[in-house]
Amino acid sequence: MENLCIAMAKGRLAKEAVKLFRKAGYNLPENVLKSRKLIFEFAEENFEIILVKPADVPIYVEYGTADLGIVGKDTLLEENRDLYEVLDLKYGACRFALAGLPNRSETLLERKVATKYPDFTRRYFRSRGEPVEVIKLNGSIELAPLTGLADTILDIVETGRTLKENGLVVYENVRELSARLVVNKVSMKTRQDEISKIIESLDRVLTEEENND
Ligand SMILES: Nc1ncnc2c1ncn2[C@@H]1O[C@H](COP(=O)(O)OP(=O)(O)OP(=O)(O)O)[C@@H](O)[C@H]1O
Ligand SMILES: O=P(O)(O)OC[C@H]1O[C@H](OP(=O)(O)OP(=O)(O)O)[C@H](O)[C@@H]1O
Repeated sequence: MENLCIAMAKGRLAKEAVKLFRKAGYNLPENVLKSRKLIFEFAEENFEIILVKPADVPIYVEYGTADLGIVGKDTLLEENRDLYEVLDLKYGACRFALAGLPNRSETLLERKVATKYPDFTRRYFRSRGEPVEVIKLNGSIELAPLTGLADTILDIVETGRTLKENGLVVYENVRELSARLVVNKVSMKTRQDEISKIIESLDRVLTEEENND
């Protein structure tokens, strides 16, 4: 049978993902992430891992090119794709927050909100019935209130260090985030046994870790 394909977000979340699979008994070499290769086959386990940009993970999984994916909840909320989210992997913990300069103006008729997550931001403010103009940026979001591009940002906060070092404050915590395991809807039916085996083995590691805390 064809290998099961797992799309892993490159970057910040990848190291923990590899660690998790190793703990779950899958024989991934520790140095997987040191090479420039993008596809890794694990013949014994009958699966392969592809390394993709975080925002592309939900796309590969929705189309079924990848059967499973590992990606941050922030990316899932922004991409809003048709797939199953089956496990909270707990690592990559951070949050979405609204932030800006101290002394937030309450009298603005329409806020300008800069973010890397424009779709989520629009939905968030729409659900609150607040009119905002959303400005999509690709990084260094904290610059927006400092330069006057926007009055508010919706961004990831982990330690709070970036906000602090730029003189910004949290206006509001929006929601908690962490890495998730996602599954293609068709694969969940057609390759249920193999996928359940992976979910169960990862879940076992997570439960063990929780019990050790
Ligand atoms: N402090 C943090 N800042 C940003 N992302 C974090 C942080 N802590 C955990 N994460 C998680 O890591 C993911 C981002 O990983 P990474 O920084 O490698 O990608 P990226 O730089 O956003 O993507 P791209 O390479 O496409 O720009 C986020 O989607 C989030 O789930
Ligand atoms: O609360 P902290 O621990 O400081 O982490 C949060 C910061 O990290 C991320 O930026 P990233 O490093 O991904 O850089 P970017 O500006 O290129 O998105 C995020 O966008 C915040 O700026």
